[in-house]
Amino acid sequence: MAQTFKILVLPGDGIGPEVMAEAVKVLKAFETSGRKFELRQELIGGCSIDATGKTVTDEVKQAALDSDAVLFAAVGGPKWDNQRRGLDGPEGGLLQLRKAMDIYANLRPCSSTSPSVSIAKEFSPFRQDVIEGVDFVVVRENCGGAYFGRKVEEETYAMDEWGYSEAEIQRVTRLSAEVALRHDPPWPVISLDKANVLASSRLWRRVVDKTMATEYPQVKLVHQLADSASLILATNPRSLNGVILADNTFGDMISDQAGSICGTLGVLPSASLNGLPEDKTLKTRPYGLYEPTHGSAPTIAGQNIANPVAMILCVALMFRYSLNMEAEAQRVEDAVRKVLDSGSRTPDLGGKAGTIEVGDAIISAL
Ligand SMILES: NC(=O)C1=CN([C@@H]2O[C@H](COP(=O)(O)OP(=O)(O)OC[C@H]3O[C@@H](n4cnc5c(N)ncnc54)[C@H](O)[C@@H]3O)[C@@H](O)[C@H]2O)C=CC1
Ligand SMILES: CC(C)CC(=O)C(=O)O
Ligand SMILES: [Mg+2]
Repeated sequence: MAQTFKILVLPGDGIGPEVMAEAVKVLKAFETSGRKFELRQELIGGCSIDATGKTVTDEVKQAALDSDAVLFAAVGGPKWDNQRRGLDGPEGGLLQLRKAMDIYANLRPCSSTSPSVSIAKEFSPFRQDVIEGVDFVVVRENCGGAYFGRKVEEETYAMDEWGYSEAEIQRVTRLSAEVALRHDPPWPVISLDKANVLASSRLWRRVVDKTMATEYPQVKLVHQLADSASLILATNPRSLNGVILADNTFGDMISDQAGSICGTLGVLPSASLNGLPEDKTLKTRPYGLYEPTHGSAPTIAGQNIANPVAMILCVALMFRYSLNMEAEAQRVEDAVRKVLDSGSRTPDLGGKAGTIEVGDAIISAL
């Protein structure tokens, strides 16, 4: 009997459906007589608010928990901007889903050995000698901090609670150390915070220190204030090579900034996980939701010009972290590299190719 993987597909809003269509085509190219993908497509974000009144329904959350992996594109857009109310707005649908799946670590790789960053050689606004050899992965805490804290939203005052518990910091620290240990020699962990001003950052620093010293003494730990980390990323990004561990807010910001190394956000994928495949302490198999670093890019939606590469590379990450298909993950990455090198690129990379054309080229190059 064929092995069947259940994949929940959430295209969302804006360019989401366009880039997701290409990712699904790539995924289907990996079906064989021995392997099938059972796809279930559902609504999330603005389109779900329009259809159901809710940004994500309980049924969709349950479908995510019942799937082997989730492919998510992007949510939000000007149509729903006046409905942005914490967890009930379009972006809140994604936050609710992250919480429901407890996918507390968001891995956002930016490596000059990956196809996305290798294209930077031609397209990056940075000088070659600055970006040569850049190799880091942001491990962003994904289920806590300011995005999930209590909110006060009044006419003339607003507040977001930015809190972390010891346990929340410990688990993402451990996962970042495990990512560091996947490399030989182990990568350093560079932890970002604002311990000079934020109480939550002071707890963050204490817990990271203790967890690393007691459980991962073999991994080098560096603390870096988050604001100067932004400067370093723009001046000497190689010195951040390693695992960049950051809370939800700082991790969101530094990983978008990583897009500047490639000159576009359209090529950076990410994996949101509640554990690595080798983690033996999990009670269930690890949950994985695979989402580009970018958003719904409403100004370019519906024109067949969005770059599908980030979403397609999410399929590779899904193969790697959720489906135990490392060889196939590499085939996707190699095909993306070949296509980008061949010059078939969307306008964000200075090219003239359309979304569909790039997707088709990647399938031909598999
Ligand atoms: N995970 C998610 O669903 C996210 C959703 N958003 C939402 O997306 C909407 C737009 O937010 P922005 O701040 O403009 O961020 P964005 O990431 O959508 O766009 C930033 C810039 O990158 C470009 N871009 C992004 N993805 C691209 C792609 N695949 N190909 C070519 N160019 C691409 C856009 O055209 C824009 O110039 C907002 O409603 C925001 O809340 C933003 C970030 C994450
Ligand atoms: C909930 C998302 C819109 C936040 C974000 O920008 C991201 O996760 O990249
Ligand atoms: Mg973001």
